Amino acid sequence: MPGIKYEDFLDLGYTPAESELVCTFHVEPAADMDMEDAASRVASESSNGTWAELQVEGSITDLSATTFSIEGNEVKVAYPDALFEDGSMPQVLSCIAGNIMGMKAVERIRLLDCDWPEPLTTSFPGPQFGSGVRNEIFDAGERPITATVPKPKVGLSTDQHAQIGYEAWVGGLDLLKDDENLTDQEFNPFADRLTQSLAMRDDAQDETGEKKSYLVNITADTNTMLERADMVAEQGCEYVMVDVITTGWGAVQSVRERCEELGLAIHAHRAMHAAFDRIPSHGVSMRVLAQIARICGVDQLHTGTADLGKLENEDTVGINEWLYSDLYGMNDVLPVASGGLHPGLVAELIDREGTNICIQAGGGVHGHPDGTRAGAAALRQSVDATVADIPLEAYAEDHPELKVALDKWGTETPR
Ligand SMILES: O=C(O)[C@H](O)COP(=O)(O)O
Ligand SMILES: [Mg+2]
Repeated sequence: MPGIKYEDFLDLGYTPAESELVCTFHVEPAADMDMEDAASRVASESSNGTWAELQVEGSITDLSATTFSIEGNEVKVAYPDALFEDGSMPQVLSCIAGNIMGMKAVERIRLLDCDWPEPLTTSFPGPQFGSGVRNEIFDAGERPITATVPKPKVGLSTDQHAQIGYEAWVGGLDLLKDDENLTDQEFNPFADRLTQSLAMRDDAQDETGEKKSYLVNITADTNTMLERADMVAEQGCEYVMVDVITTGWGAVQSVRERCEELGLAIHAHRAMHAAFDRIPSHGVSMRVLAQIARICGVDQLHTGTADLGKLENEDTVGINEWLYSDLYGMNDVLPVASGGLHPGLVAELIDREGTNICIQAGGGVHGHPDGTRAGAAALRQSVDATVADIPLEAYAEDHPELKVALDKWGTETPR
């Protein structure tokens, strides 16, 4: 009997069913291959085909993906729901971003976008709080929430780190954030940092009358992360932070499950995303990584600074819009703008991204000439001014911390 071959995965007259996952790829075929061949191999290798014509008894085509559109280098592939294990992001990615990324049939391939169908999407929990953190955890009203990461990113002792947190909270910021590579090193052990920072947090809350919280980085192997999440909840913190790309999505899913029991929100740092998304013609777009993060259930996610900060960013505004969009009733995600921000950039940032965000600055707070407390005050003042529709320069006239920050950094993008 005839076997299943890669050409069977191409049908340009096909209309995907509503239950199918539709993926859009940028495909550059190998030099010796035409586009239709390459595009059908993408559908084949990412579902249930391989390079050889298979001589297998019975039909397995009900699990096959179909390339149904080719426009220039843009290829659309539909995947049947039965191909996927419900609630397993690693399995989904082993299909749609697996072997095909290294297949010799393509010179370059990038997963650009996904159209997530209801059955697969709702087999995941999604965020527990999403952008609701702004008013469920804090009382931020219409303003963005604010955060700072102590710098240097590693090397501060526990005492120094907690003291910087205190200065930042009292200066006016909502959140202290660990840096992505600070976890449980000898110079600043996790358990001590958690306890001391929360003690400082309590003092800062008493002094300011405002709610404060701490994004403590629990990143590690999965079991250790779960133990750390338990400690965080026991000690009365509201959040855990996870480096979601370096830990992997299976681990994120386990943390999400535990955080449901513990009532903790998840702050997702995206360190290493650029290994997937920086080369525009290859890899997995940040847009898709953000979709995965929402579906797996993080509450806050770094999505860039709409080109205002120090890091290369891909379509922050479009990604944020997707994170807020309707998705079968699933909660949204609060976008975090971070990487090279300072008070002088806040008005333009809010103009580009809106107020339903978290604004995070490290160097732009601790590099303030008068220190962390003044830097925190300046960042908060820049937010308050912008939300009240007052130009930063005008607000700075009677807010000296903001004035000093504007004199130092102006409205320049750093490098
Ligand atoms: O983890 C982050 O988001 C960065 O460390 C931000 O640091 P920066 O504000 O100093 O660029
Ligand atoms: Mg960092």
